[in-house]
Amino acid sequence: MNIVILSRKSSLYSTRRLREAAIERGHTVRVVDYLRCYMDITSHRPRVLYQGEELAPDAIIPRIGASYTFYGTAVVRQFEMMGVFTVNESQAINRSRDKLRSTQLLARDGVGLPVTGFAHSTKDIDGLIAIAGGAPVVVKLVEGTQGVGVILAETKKAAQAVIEAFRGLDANILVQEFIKEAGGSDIRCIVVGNRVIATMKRQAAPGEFRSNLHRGGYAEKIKITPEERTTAKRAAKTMGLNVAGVDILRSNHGPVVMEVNSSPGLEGIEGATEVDVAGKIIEFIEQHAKPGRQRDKGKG
Ligand SMILES: Nc1ncnc2c1ncn2[C@@H]1O[C@H](COP(=O)(O)OP(=O)(O)OP(=O)(O)O)[C@@H](O)[C@H]1O
Ligand SMILES: [Mg+2]
Ligand SMILES: [Mg+2]
Repeated sequence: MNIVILSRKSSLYSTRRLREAAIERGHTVRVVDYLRCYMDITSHRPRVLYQGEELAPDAIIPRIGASYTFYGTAVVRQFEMMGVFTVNESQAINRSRDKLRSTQLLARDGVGLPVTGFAHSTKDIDGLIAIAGGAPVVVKLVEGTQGVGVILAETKKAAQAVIEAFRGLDANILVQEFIKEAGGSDIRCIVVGNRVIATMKRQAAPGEFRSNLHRGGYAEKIKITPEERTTAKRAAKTMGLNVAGVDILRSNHGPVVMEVNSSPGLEGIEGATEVDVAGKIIEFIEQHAKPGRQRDKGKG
């Protein structure tokens, strides 16, 4: 099969591993910087061009960075218009980048979540804090990543001040129940298709409640419960993601989903679990892409 990996840099660990895994399985693979893709969008024959050349792969693997969601998903959507199989669809990627929208959809489908509130006006701060069960609460930027804009407010006063400051900057924030019993750890589940293929526990650095590896957390392999497995699969399905990194906290009201990532990093999880995650993603493509069907228009 002819596979294109949409990624800014071929030297990134995840990109490198996906490329290797595709080659190992006998595919033709190419890493393409999606910011350098341009498109013929109105013609009867939609096209994506890269350095003057038309791209017509059988499948794409989108690895769209959070800061380039708008353009990156436009490129993915264009491939969908051409009928090219994509590991994750543009709509699902967009959905996953918005914590508010994701939380609403997950709640509708009965996925366990930390109690979460959202408001526009600073006049409603007290009501908002009350929804989250009072201090301590976690205040979160709707579009944050790598733990930036995730703040633990220990007291009501601190929560009020943080919320006011963010709203003063016109930032959209969620206010969430603090899952103290998680003890600064969370569980990353990698879902591919309808299966959880790898799971790791991430523990925050001492004195830190955010378990992100970028913030000095460490990872180890972990076994999850059947309930956690069901939660991870359901979350990925609700988001419409074929490949997802589902982050779960162990709360005293059961597993709760923190967020669902559409381009989960492979380095931490492959290192901690020794599972060939990249290989599983390529296998998924082999099972689901239909080569030579480029002219059927996708759902987009
Ligand atoms: N309500 C909460 N209770 C306890 N811990 C929390 C809560 N919300 C977030 N955390 C901790 O903070 C970390 C970062 O939060 P979150 O994943 O929501 O932010 P992010 O910036 O989107 O991170 P990512 O880089 O994973 O996308 C979580 O992995 C978790 O360890
Ligand atoms: Mg995130
Ligand atoms: Mg996270």
